[in-house]
Amino acid sequence: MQQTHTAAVSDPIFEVRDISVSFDMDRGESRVLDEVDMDIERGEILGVVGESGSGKSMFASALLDAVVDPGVLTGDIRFNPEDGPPIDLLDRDGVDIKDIRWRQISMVFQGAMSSFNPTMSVEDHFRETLSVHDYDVEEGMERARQLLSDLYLEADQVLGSYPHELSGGMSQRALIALALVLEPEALVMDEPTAALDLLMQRSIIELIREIADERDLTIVFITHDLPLVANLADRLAVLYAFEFVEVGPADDILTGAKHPYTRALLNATPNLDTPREEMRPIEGSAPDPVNVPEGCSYHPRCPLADDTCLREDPPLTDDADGHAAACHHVDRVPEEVPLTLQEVTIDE
Ligand SMILES: Nc1ncnc2c1ncn2[C@@H]1O[C@H](COP(=O)(O)OP(=O)(O)OP(=O)(O)O)[C@@H](O)[C@H]1O
Repeated sequence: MQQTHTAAVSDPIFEVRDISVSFDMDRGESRVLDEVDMDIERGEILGVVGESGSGKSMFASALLDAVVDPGVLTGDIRFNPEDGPPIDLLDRDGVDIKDIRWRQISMVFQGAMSSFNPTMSVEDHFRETLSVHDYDVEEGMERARQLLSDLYLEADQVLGSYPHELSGGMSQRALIALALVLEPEALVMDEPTAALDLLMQRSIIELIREIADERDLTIVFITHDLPLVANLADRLAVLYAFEFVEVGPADDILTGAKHPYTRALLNATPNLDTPREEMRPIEGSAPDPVNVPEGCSYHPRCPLADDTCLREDPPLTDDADGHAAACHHVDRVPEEVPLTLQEVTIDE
């Protein structure tokens, strides 16, 4: 199990403990999230980053107990609402997760088009969501208009449209408004801007920041695009091979990453304003979930790997500032894996 790192979290809205997701494959058990712990602070934006196939979507789905069949999710996730008692999200006998989704924890996926029903107007989506959850529909529609205009959309025009009549950026913003119309406390966003051009991505990121600040919303923002999330997140959590290998305040990670993998990710990014197209790939390949290397799973790609790394899985060890890294050689990393990033721009 990973070590719990709580120094940066004083009021956790999520307490994730020992969660795993596995698929039973012909080739063997495929464990695509491996005994993961994570505390998420109320009101923070947590950026979860990692390469394709590292388990990011599995972590997002786990937070809503929405891992698709035949994946098996185990462990504990405690959700602490602002008012009311804690909820054990994975207690399938005691908790109706459908009641919690949308109302308390909402989600936005990549590609709004597949989330909207093409035969319904945008307004119908809002009305249906409100009425299915027993909300006052007219009051909710007022909130919908406000949310749409906060997202710089012309509310009446968007509500009167069918999804295919909206551009990609408009429909993605409409989906964010829909995810927020029941006033959830937490929003899980899985690559919410991936299909959009860079300019639209940036503008949506700024809107997400504004909305989060205004509404005291907790956001878990999942992406493979480190530059995109760098200026948005309060904390970053880096996934490698189905485990978190580094977690900490975003500024600390961007300027002083402790894990060789995070440093490789940063070095693949010439500067944090560089479009994704210009990012260089990291050498080596991501592990196959059926054959994750023994010891530290990053050792086949790591310049510091030695016998200990081949044998022992390093714990995620916290410092006093809540910056944790899972590496046997944290002390040697700054010198031996230098950061080549030209310029780190951190918005205040
Ligand atoms: N239905 C499934 N059956 C078996 N394995 C699966 C299934 N769905 C996903 N996986 C595997 O789970 C692992 C983690 O997938 P996940 O979608 O969480 O990765 P990700 O980091 O979100 O990647 P991406 O950025 O490409 O979406 C991958 O190795 C993937 O092949």
